[in-house]
Amino acid sequence: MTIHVALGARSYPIHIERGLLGRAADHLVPLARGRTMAIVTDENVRPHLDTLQAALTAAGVASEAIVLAPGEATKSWGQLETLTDRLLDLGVERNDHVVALGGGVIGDLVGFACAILKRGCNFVQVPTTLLAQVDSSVGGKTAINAAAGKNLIGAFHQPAMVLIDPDTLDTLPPREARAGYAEIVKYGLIDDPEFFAWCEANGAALLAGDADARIHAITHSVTAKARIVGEDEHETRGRRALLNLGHTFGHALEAETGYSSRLLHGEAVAAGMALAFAFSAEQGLCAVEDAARVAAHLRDAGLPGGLAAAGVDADGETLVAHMLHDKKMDAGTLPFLLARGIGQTYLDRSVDLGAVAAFLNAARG
Ligand SMILES: NC(=O)c1ccc[n+]([C@@H]2O[C@H](COP(=O)([O-])OP(=O)(O)OC[C@H]3O[C@@H](n4cnc5c(N)ncnc54)[C@H](O)[C@@H]3O)[C@@H](O)[C@H]2O)c1
Ligand SMILES: O=C(O)C(=O)C[C@@H](O)[C@H](O)[C@H](O)COP(=O)(O)O
Ligand SMILES: [Zn+2]
Repeated sequence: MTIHVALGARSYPIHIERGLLGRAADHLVPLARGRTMAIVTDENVRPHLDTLQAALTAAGVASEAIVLAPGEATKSWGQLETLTDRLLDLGVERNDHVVALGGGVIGDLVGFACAILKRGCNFVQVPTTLLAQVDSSVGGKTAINAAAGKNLIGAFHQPAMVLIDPDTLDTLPPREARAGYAEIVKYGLIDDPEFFAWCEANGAALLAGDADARIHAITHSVTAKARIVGEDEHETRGRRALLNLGHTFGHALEAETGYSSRLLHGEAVAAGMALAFAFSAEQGLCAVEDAARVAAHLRDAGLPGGLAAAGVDADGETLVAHMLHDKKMDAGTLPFLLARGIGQTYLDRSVDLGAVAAFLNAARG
């Protein structure tokens, strides 16, 4: 199955197919143009690197692997410098295609490196986590983290192609799969209540590795993301911001836990979405029952359904201070993703940050 991201000259295909990694050369040989391909990955992805390199070798394409340390800390200035130096050593040219093989950390870092290397070279996303297959490999948001906050240094730089092999998820640790699942649930909560109901009915099977459920969730998520990105590539029209549901809270939680493995991005987003719904309910915008249903489903999926479950014990004022670095800040105000119900997320420009801090203090329990 192939889904297209329609962005004029920057349009690209997303190929989704079981076993695709072993057949990736079918798509990559034309992009290699007889040159050595650089593949950037992390240590945990080595088995899939072997599969990809064997496929390229069999097709007569030479490749060089750059293997980085796993984890959120890799989205840093230091690793960006290491990576760009290695790519320059390899002689990567603007018309070459660098392959990002891994999760969202590799995709975001490699994408940003390619956005700035020689003022921009091509890259291909080959996502190997559930989160990257349903979200981060599509849409061209690339970034590293700064001391002040999450993804604050980055660029919009679209990949030339996305190759999704759901079978690579067979080696993914269950906790990482659950974290990716949070971004799947997000699409239902934004504007698709039927898909949220599908998640309630099929989430457990998906997380248990059911192949049909996986393909359905990946295809549905990527189709939704491709549509939204096609409508609002640079997040200037109020559409793409919807993909940020749960992220203003979530990024504050990640900052508070130091971008450590204590709280994964998807876990922070899960807690953030539960908080966005709970705050919406507290403000009388959405039914209390809807907020409870969201939190219950996240908890059933093994994700944090609130502040305490996320293991964060900061006061509301501290968390709001992190939020002031949010990239949605506009003339000193912070537009918030709130909800009128499940599948009815909207951007609210009138949220009082004092009320958010008070809500968070109460949510500490
Ligand atoms: N650009 C975007 O639109 C976007 C969207 C969502 C999230 N993100 C970013 O993505 C990052 C999170 O991505 P993630 O959840 O993929 O984390 P990740 O890249 O850290 O991967 C999670 C873990 O799984 C390991 N791994 C990857 N593939 C594996 C496999 N097939 N088998 C076994 N282990 C494997 C990795 O080594 C890592 O330890 C965050 O930095 C977040 O900000 C970006
Ligand atoms: O693609 C988008 O747009 C998103 O917001 C997807 C998010 O899941 C992702 O975490 C993104 O990196 C957050 O964007 P940011 O602009 O808040 O850093
Ligand atoms: Zn996210």
